[in-house]
Amino acid sequence: MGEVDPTFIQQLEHRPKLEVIEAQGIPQIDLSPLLTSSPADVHADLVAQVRDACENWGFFQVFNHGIPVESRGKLISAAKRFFDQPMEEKRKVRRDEAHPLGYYDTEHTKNVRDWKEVFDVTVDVPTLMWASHEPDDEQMTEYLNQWPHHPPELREACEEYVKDVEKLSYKLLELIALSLNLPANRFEPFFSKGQTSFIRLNHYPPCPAPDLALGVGRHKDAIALTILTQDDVGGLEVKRKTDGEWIFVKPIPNTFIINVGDMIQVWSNDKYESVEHRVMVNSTRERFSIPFFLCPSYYTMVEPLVELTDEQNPAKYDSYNWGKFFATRKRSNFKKLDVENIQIYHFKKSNELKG
Ligand SMILES: O=C(O)CCC(=O)C(=O)O
Ligand SMILES: [Fe+2]
Repeated sequence: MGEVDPTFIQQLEHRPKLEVIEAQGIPQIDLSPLLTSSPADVHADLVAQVRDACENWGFFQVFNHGIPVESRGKLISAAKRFFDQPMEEKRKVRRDEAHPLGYYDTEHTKNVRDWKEVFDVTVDVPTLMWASHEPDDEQMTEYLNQWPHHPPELREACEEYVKDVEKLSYKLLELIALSLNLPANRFEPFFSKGQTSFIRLNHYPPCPAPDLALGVGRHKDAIALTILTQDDVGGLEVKRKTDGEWIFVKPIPNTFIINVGDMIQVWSNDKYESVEHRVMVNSTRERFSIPFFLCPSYYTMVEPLVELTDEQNPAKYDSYNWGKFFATRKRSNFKKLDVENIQIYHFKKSNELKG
């Protein structure tokens, strides 16, 4: 494979740099106090570390998180066996409008194709969602997972991993609530009656033109919180808030990478920002990563929390419905609309600077 299809080629200003800047600064947080007590009882120091990381980076890494290393290892091996199969096998569980979960290899980020293939798995089965993006259409649909015959262990590996990571995600959400001076359980009602969280198995094959293409183009995660595990290859870059420089996130064994998503940005009324990131590819080694996207129930109205707004700091966003937002995103994936995807800044109040 020498030539790269033009649909993968990034515009000049978005191409990866050749020199890599390593992220000395992305905070590393020790979660061991959580192993013995709940977030509400933990030391203020842990909450302060989370606050600093959310304010300054929007990203942090956690260790001593309590998730057995085997659970991730098993899932990455199963993912490798799945993606190693011929395309005709993978296409049997291909995602389409009727089955929005499963295998997919033509995702576009900002209208440029990503050098990756993915397999999406929903957490709650079935997951309740709006059937359409139309604001007045109240029809519902149920998302179910599509499991391949091969490898047979993929389903169990996913289910086991999800159970562990889901627990971790709620603990982190409690810490984030405390760091905003809110009660630990402040976000719970958005998730307790039918979350729409999902995991994605990402496979980035070696790319003959890593200077022109990206595994995932620059983007922010639209969800509440992302808990990411990656193998030892590396490729994730985070846009540093202080100077806009792309910073390489060096893989550290047995840690998770956490990032604040767009919904936390809105709930916190911009106190915490969802930060842009992207994925570089390379010409020799394939890479695997697995994000867990924590998402609330489909009917959740997302808006700045009243406790975090007042006359001096009025709400910066109009409220939006999470399920309709999600359905609009899905629609633009399937229809490959040649316009920008729906974004939270479309809901910025008109007296706020957009963008
Ligand atoms: O592969 C990675 O490191 C990150 C992937 C990512 O940002 C995403 O899937 O949203
Ligand atoms: Fe992402």
